[in-house]
Amino acid sequence: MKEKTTLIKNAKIINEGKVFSGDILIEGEYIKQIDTSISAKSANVKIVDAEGKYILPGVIDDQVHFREPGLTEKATIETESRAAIAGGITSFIEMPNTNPQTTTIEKLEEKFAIAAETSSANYSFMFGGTNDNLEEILKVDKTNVAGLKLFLGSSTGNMLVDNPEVLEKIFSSTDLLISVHCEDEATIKANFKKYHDEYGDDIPVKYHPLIRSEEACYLSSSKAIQLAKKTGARLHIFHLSTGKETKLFSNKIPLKDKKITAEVCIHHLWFTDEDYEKKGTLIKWNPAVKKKSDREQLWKALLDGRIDVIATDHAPHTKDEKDNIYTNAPSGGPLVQHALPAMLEMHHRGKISLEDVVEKMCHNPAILFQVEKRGYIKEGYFADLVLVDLNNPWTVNKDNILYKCGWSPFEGTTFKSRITHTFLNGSLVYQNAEFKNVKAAKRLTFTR
Ligand SMILES: NC(=O)N[C@@H](CC(=O)O)C(=O)O
Repeated sequence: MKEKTTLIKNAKIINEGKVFSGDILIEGEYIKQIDTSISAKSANVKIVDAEGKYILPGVIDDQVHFREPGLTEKATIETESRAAIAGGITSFIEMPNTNPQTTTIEKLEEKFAIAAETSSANYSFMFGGTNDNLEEILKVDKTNVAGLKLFLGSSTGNMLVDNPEVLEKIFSSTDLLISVHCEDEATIKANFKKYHDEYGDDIPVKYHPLIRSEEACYLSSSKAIQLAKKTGARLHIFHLSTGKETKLFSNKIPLKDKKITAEVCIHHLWFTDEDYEKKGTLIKWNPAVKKKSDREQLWKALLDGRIDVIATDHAPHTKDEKDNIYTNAPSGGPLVQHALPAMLEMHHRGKISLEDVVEKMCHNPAILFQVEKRGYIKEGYFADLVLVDLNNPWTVNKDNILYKCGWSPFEGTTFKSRITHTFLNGSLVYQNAEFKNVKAAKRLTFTR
């Protein structure tokens, strides 16, 4: 059978630090040709006119919680991967704090099976480390998973790794890329007690960043870095939230050679502690959204290369769960549908260039995780492509939110940019707010 062929005409292509006009020919699952002008060689070629639009590689989100198995009242791989596609995220790496936790090969394979059946976006997973599954960790093949996730601070799912000997053993013996959630547990506990003694369970949410404090983040990130340096482990620190932590990272080494890398998330680049008053527990995240000065330093570190990637930490909870007093409201919120529009909004506000959005959300996750043939608009690469209209404003509201939980911290926000088309492995899977009925998603592969 002849391969399906699509020709995208007149797009402004954002790739590898450049924006240029051109056409892209897709044959089967791959990008066949990129040129200033390509003409269709047969009547069977489907033409997509991208005049006036920008095209970028599909976003690779290195940290999402899609809640399956076991927490499906919050979200499923099926619902959230569709929201991701509508948000221009074509590949995701999902976290192990599900129920059961992804801490054995058997549980990991169960997740791969669910994703193979139901995911609309390309997928991989993090294996979960605990205080007592080192043997299982050592059985994991690094070409099969994105990496190993360790919670060095407690959060949703009770996966805290707090045994220092075990931690050192894991760091010194696994060849998996280790991704860590860094917040020092003892510091958090002491801070919590102080506020709890004063307010009981109903602590004002604005104290969240003082409980989950700068010091808690810095202490834990510093310790993880020390351990990585001592053991030679490959360490990736998730969701930096403080200016102080940014000083721990270097921009002197090319990303592909770095042993220690860092991520920042959408919420830490968008919100500040001034937003707690209006948004309350809806913006309660671990680590907490902190001060304006932290946000500014995170932006600076992102743009000067100390922070390597932007991700979402998409972590949905039901609205009922979130509508609770501080102590009972879980941390986390949904983001995959709005992450790229939010960063494009930051572009409109002069915070970041389009080239840098693409570098931090598409190229760098691909380099960092050694994702095979994705993250770039390149001949021979998978055709994961996103078309955006930079001047087509829309407002986030209940009618257009696709998350299973049905709410967003961005509700009421108007974004100037709209994702009009998403191509996944060569298939047009989303166009003008409609999903096409194609099963195109694939398991991510890695060149390790
Ligand atoms: N980020 C969050 O606030 N919550 C995450 C867990 C985590 O990554 O801490 C969740 O799974 O709910």
